[in-house]
Amino acid sequence: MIELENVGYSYGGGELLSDVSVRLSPGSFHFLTGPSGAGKTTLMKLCYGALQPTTGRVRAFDADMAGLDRDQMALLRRRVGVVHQDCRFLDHLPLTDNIALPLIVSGHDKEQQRQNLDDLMNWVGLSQRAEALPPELSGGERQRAALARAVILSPDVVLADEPTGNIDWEMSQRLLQLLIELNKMGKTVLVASHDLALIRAAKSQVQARVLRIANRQLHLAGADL
Ligand SMILES: Nc1ncnc2c1ncn2[C@@H]1O[C@H](COP(=O)(O)OP(=O)(O)OP(=O)(O)O)[C@@H](O)[C@H]1O
Repeated sequence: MIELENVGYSYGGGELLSDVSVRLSPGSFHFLTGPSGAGKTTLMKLCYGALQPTTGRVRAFDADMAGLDRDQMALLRRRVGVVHQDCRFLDHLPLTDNIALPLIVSGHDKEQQRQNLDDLMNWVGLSQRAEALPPELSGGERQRAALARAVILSPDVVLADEPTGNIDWEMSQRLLQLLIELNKMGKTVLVASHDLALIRAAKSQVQARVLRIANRQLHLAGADL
């Protein structure tokens, strides 16, 4: 589904990723871990075409991303839902409008928008918060809203960057359950996380592979995690 082949990524500060190869096959669940600054966000950006590799190639849905034109890239982006580390809401718009933005931008009609939105708000447990402004939300509510926005176009792949970064254990568990549910629906899921306790909790519930970035390279973590 998404495949990195011998990918390297360098910027002015030097080489961040070197010879990274990984395949996120359809329906798989992966965690991505590693120290702060190791390149987890960068690797995710390479997966959805926000960054281009310096060497190697990234394939998504059987196409080499380097060969995609703007329209093809826009289509690809719809198939990959991203939960950004900082959530990125428009603070002056109610939550429901923030979550609906991808639907509006992609031209879904009003009735379809309303139905999808109601279902999704219910699924993430935010129906009562539809009219709240983003700054009024708790950390856990923000993360669930960001997840709802990421999946509103029914993507095949969900990439979540530290989705439980600033929330307590109970709320992290709730978010994890949503990610597991998405995976059980057949979606490919990649979650970047520092939280080893969360990863261990997940591994008892879902078949997940744990990838670790260390010294610019990607390693498959063993059972000792
Ligand atoms: N194009 C770029 N220009 C400048 N710096 C970059 C660029 N790409 C990555 N970096 C730097 O590389 C490092 C890795 O960033 P990245 O956000 O991918 O790490 P991370 O593992 O997600 O970190 P964290 O766990 O703290 O979120 C950071 O220090 C970042 O500033």
